[in-house]
Amino acid sequence: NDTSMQHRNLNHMTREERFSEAMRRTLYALKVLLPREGWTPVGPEMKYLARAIKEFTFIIHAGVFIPCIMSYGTNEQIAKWFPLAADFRIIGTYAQTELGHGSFLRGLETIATYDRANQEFIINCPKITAMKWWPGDMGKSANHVLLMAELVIDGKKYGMHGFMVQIRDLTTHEPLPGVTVGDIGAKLSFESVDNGFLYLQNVRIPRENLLSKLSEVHPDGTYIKKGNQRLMYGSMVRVRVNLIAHEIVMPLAKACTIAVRYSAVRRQGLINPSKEEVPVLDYVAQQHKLLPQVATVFMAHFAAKQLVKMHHDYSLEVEKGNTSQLPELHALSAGMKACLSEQGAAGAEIVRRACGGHGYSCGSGLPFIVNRMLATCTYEGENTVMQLQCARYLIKCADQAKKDKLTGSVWYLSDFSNMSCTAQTFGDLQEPSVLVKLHERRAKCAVQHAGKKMQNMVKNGTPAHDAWNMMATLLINAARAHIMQYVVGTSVTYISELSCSASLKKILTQLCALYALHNINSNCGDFVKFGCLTSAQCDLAQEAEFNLLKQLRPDAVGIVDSFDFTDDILQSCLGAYDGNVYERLFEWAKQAPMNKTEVHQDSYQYLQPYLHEGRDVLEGRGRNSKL
Ligand SMILES: CCCCCCCC/C=C\CCCCCCCCC/C=C/C(=O)SCCNC(=O)CCNC(=O)[C@H](O)C(C)(C)COP(=O)(O)OP(=O)(O)OC[C@H]1O[C@@H](n2cnc3c(N)ncnc32)[C@H](O)[C@@H]1OP(=O)(O)O
Ligand SMILES: Cc1cc2nc3c(=O)[nH]c(=O)nc-3n(C[C@H](O)[C@H](O)[C@H](O)COP(=O)(O)OP(=O)(O)OC[C@H]3O[C@@H](n4cnc5c(N)ncnc54)[C@H](O)[C@@H]3O)c2cc1C
Repeated sequence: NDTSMQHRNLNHMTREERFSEAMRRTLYALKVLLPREGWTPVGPEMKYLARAIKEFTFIIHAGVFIPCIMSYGTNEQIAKWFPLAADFRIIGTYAQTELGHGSFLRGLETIATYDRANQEFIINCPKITAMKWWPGDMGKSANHVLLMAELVIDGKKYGMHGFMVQIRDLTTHEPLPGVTVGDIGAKLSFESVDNGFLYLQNVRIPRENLLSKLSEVHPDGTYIKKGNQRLMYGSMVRVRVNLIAHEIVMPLAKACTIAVRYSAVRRQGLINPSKEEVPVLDYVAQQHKLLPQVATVFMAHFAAKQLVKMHHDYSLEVEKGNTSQLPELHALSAGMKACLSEQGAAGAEIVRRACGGHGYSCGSGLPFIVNRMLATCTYEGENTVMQLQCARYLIKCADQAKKDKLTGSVWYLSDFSNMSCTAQTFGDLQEPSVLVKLHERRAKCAVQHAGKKMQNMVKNGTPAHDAWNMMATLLINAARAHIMQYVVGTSVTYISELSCSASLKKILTQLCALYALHNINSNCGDFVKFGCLTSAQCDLAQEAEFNLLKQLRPDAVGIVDSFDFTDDILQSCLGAYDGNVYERLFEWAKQAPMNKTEVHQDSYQYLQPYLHEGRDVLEGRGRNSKL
């Protein structure tokens, strides 16, 4: 109810207005609301903030920079920088990606050279490709960066390390000497975020600014390694785990809410020629577009909860010095982020397109969501690179499964029981246990297939790295299959253990089966190729999916209402709770800056002469136009 928090009409703002508005709202939320009596950073208020986040800024500060201080800093460094960052007295970002490198971290070119005489690091971007490029909040907001740079001591390189670097004056906010910083310009989305560039030339920082939880440099330049160096990649694992809920599940849920509500209101065409126009949601084709995406919201949510729990348990183990779960967590988080962002971004576009012309209007709220979700396929690990990281782990596990009984998310790779499917009816294929088994078998076969192909190539004299490169598409498919079996398996388990009403459990079970069957029907080539299903059973799988669409149709609006988004959060003329689509669209359009005058003077100056000439022609005066 606080009007300071209510979204302005963002679509009618310039990029700079949106940047300023996001800054205003974010700081108001954090500096006024959160400290306010009764506002707690958990429960309904945090739930609201997480949903209102779409036009917040400082997300990298809060979601990456601060957690990195905790992950990479010593206790003294945490004690120094955490309070400043938590209270927004310093604003930071995570500066890793460069103009020339993002995925291949060993190729990063920014250098931090230790100056023993002064006990300082000298930071340099030796060439234009070394310039930091993309970090969020860096262009105009941040006054510090957590800079990821190659540590060099006496000419020897020690790999990527994290350094705290101040880039702007804390009073004037001007860039410090040696710092060239700015915004990288207009992007496909994230209009309110100042993703920036940062060119550092001979910037000096104290030795104490090397975040030293995992390694340190003594005053005399001695380098000490203190832990598993792969923990240096830990912040990326954490963000991949966290962003699934915030940047994939939440936006897809919003898009589905808008599209399903609109489809229940929009009447277009006839099914029975003797009846009246139908809501487009009555078309099975429309249900086939929308309802599997609604199911994806729930399944991704359940799987993400399991991954967050796994990351939490792993973090407790790391504190005890046990990093044994890191390889599996890295593979799973990389694979989940890649596969669910791929599915989510595609799903948001499917439901946008299902809203016809009004889905192309910014007044629907859908283009904003689609464009924002597209970024999830690139940031925090480009999807192809992440899927190959996941596949690398799966191939290793498949080799190990030949001699050991595996556990965890790859246990099925050492399951050699008979996994043939005996389904005779479409009802059999709606059974959760059958769907789980089918996904496990498909994943196991996909991993083994990719591995076998590479082994054969190597046996025939192809270098292993070339075999890997040539089979990359099969490896990516194996990663997708692994994640799909993980999502289906964890969701079935989660729903079975959920204490809720029978009617709710029935709906969730139907949604889970719909998600699994839609995945089978979208990838039936694999399921037949690997002998998981016969061609006849594939027909049953399609029948099973259509049957679920019919069963879920009556509850479609109720299901998306359960996501509980306010109209202010949705920012959609099509998805507002009252369903007054046309009145809202008209009011929204009238507010467009283009309509602040009846005649648009700027363009009229070009049009006017022709308008007069046209009148002359009509009245027989002026030159004979060929028109
Ligand atoms: C203010 C508002 C208030 C509201 C509150 C807000 C709070 C919000 C909270 C959370 C929200 C979160 C959502 C955030 C919004 C999104 C913002 C977007 C921000 C985007 C940031 C970025 O993009 S940061 C940059 C990301 N960049 C990358 O991910 C780079 C990807 N590349 C790599 O990771 C590496 O280059 C790669 C792994 C590909 C290769 O590395 P390399 O060293 O070459 O290793 P390789 O030889 O392949 O493998 C060696 C070995 O290492 C293992 N390994 C690799 N990576 C990891 C890892 N991460 N962890 C563990 N182990 C790893 C790998 O498996 C190999 O192991 P072996 O097989 O040899 O055993
Ligand atoms: C909205 C947004 C916000 C961002 N925020 C931040 C931030 O806050 N901090 C930060 O440090 N970075 C940030 N980034 C940068 C982001 O992390 C990188 O864009 C990402 O890691 C991809 O790297 P790249 O852009 O260099 O693409 P590249 O790695 O150059 O990839 C280009 C293409 O090559 C392919 N490719 C690359 N390597 C391989 C391989 N080994 N095998 C097969 N194909 C390959 C990729 O699949 C891709 O198709 C952000 C990016 C975006 C879009």
